[in-house]
Amino acid sequence: MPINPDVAIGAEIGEVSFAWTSSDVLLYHLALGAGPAELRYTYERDLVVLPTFATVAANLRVFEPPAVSFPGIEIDLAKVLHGKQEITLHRPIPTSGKAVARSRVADVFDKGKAAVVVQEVAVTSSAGDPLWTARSSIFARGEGGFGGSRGPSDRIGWPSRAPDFVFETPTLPQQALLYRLCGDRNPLHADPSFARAAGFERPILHGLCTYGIVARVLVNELLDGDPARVASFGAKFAGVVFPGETLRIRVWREDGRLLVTTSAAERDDAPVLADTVLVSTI
Ligand SMILES: CCCCCCC[C@@H](O)CC(=O)SCCNC(=O)CCNC(=O)[C@H](O)C(C)(C)COP(=O)(O)OP(=O)(O)OC[C@H]1O[C@@H](n2cnc3c(N)ncnc32)[C@H](O)[C@@H]1OP(=O)(O)O
Repeated sequence: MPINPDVAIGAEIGEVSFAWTSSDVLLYHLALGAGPAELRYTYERDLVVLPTFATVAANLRVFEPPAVSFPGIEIDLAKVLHGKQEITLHRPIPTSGKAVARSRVADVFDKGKAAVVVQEVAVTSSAGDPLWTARSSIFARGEGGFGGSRGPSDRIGWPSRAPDFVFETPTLPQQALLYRLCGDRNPLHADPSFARAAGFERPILHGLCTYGIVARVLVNELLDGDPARVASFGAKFAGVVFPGETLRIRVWREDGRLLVTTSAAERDDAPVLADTVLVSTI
């Protein structure tokens, strides 16, 4: 059986020690499209680190496609899409460092036509200080029906008024080819025949690249360019992005939070990120 919830739920995935340098941070920011107007992301003097670096830091030296293989879970990579991502920052991410990530399978949901696998990771510095925690869901098409719980069907209440801000930001045709150098070598983002076999007309952008680009725009436009103000950032991947498309980002300020939706401007505003919430410290 590809998914055995009794074995999978709560299973420890293990501990990984990792390190990063300012070159990794610069590469990550370039892979999110940062350029000469954002030297605090792209030049080592006064370098700051976007909080979404948390989603790549442990995988920077990974050169193989990811395997969806955990205790009680074996899933073909071609069936997998990133479903949701959330990070909580316990302190600003330093420009270089060493850390330890401890991961577990937090939950597995049976959506009938699909399975949703929720992973949690807690990252501490080598000195033992908490750096960040993250929660990610993968959506595995065709892997439901194993008899597990359907799980929550939560949706965040959204303001009905027009957005307070709308930003547009381009992605590059080579965005996914650049972003994969940050550690996610899933062929879905590079290989046209793999993408077609997975049901897409061409390679799609990494969900975490879109997520990072949106965080970059929000920090630049609404948090005075200060990534240290991000306390948490979560989003649901609602639809694919094809590299080269323009992201349209709509933002509502609500109860001290930024509520955000993102769509693909050239495809009739097709939703790409939903339920996106950024909580800032001030
Ligand atoms: C360990 C190694 C891991 C490797 C990971 C690999 C990482 C990367 O390389 C892979 C990627 O980056 S893929 C790119 C980013 N992701 C995407 O583009 C996905 C975009 N989303 C979609 O296509 C659809 O929303 C789709 C297909 C996700 C869902 O659409 P539908 O099939 O139409 O679903 P729907 O009928 O609306 O809902 C069915 C039930 O599923 C829940 N759900 C929906 N979207 C979800 C999502 N994004 N995440 C989690 N759960 C989701 C719904 O709530 C519903 O459940 P219920 O009926 O109980 O409410």
